[in-house]
Amino acid sequence: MSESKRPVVEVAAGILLDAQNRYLLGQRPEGKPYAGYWEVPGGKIESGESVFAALKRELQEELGITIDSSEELTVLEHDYPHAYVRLHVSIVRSWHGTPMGCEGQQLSWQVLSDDGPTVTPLLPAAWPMLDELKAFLS
Ligand SMILES: Nc1nc2c([nH]c(=O)n2[C@H]2C[C@H](O)[C@@H](COP(=O)(O)OP(=O)(O)OP(=O)(O)O)O2)c(=O)[nH]1
Repeated sequence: MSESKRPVVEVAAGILLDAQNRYLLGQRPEGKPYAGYWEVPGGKIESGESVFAALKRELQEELGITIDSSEELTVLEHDYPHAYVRLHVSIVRSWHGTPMGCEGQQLSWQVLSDDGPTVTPLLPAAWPMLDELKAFLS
């Protein structure tokens, strides 16, 4: 299949921000592409699902929290060997429950810094999200 005809995998990712503007990263569990890499929580949008509905479902499944609202931050595309992904990135500032690694994944709250997160490696497409977040908060 030529590059231009690769199917696009639509993904909803949510940057949880706490009262100190720290953001949450999760580590991808075994069995997924890029297992062990850190990412912004989220996952694939199902057919017919809105970005918000997908984000709400994924954050419930992965973190055990319920979100009521989100703000769109940006849309980014990334061409991986395993898939061409389009990431719909939202900011989430309020939720019910305490985020937990419901799929056995580690979580880490991070202070936004020019040096990047203290946990590594980060998924390649998560870097531009953090740049957008910096610009959004500055
Ligand atoms: N959640 C998330 N996904 C990201 C980020 N950056 C990035 O390139 N991706 C890519 C990796 C994957 O190809 C895709 C997300 O798919 P996923 O495998 O996590 O989705 P899912 O939980 O629905 O997976 P599954 O049910 O098929 O196992 O987006 C990120 O920061 N967060």
